[in-house]
Amino acid sequence: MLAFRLGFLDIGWLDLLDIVLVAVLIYQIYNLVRGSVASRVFVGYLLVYLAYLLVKALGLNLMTTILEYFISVGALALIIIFQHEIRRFLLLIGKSTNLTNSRRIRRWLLRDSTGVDTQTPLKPILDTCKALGAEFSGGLLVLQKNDDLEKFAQSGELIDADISKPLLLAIFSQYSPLHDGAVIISDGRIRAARCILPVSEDDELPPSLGFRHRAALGMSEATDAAVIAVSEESGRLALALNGELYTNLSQPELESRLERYLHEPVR
Ligand SMILES: Nc1ncnc2c1ncn2[C@@H]1O[C@H](COP(=O)(O)OP(=O)(O)OP(=O)(O)O)[C@@H](O)[C@H]1O
Repeated sequence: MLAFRLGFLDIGWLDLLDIVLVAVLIYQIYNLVRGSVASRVFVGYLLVYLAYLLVKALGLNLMTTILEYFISVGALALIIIFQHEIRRFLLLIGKSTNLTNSRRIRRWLLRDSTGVDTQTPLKPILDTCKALGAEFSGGLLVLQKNDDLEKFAQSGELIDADISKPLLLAIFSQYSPLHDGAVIISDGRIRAARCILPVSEDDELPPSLGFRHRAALGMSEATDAAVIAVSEESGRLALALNGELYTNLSQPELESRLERYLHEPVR
């Protein structure tokens, strides 16, 4: 069906839909690679593709063949160059469409009538962060939301204990053999300590933030867990949610962000 005519071009509704979808796709890819070295490669590849379309339209056969060859080899190269971005993109899709996650259903069943998850007591966790920050002890705490964290818990020492401030402080004490790595909290219990988290590759992270913060961000990119990092260097609190790192948080800010995030209705 014809939508309108642009000079010699007949443009149908399906063409318009096609253009909108391609624009959305390019915008999403741009968002994903923005700020990274890959963004320059992406723009370069796009320019070569535009040049290819131009020489093809002009009927320059030799140039078209060369650029065609370049683009087909380039597609393979792009997969290699963009492997982290592709992984992030697929994780994002996987995270938002994980309908088979049985924990999501369990969570839904455990919710009270107000829709609030009553499982994880935040007070001892927040008190622990405050105490750790005050004494410049590092801390990394992963609070499960819906995604299964068992794989990450298995990378450390399994504990399965009630959440309490003394126990969390004992774990993160510099004399404790469990203080390195992250504590994972799930189903209202301390599930494991000394856990290894995936590290974010984000180039935009300030260089002052080291691996503790990268691990917090990486975990929030890979899962929907809320991750608190307490800096050993500055005593400051940071929170990673859905691939975003919020730094220099005050205690009330941390509390309200956590409350809002963990207790928001399951979609
Ligand atoms: N992948 C990881 N998984 C879990 N914990 C990690 C990981 N990487 C680093 N850590 C923790 O972070 C600590 C090192 O922190 P580092 O000093 O590099 O980070 P930072 O972000 O600068 O934090 P700080 O402000 O506390 O110094 C390690 O001792 C370890 O406990």
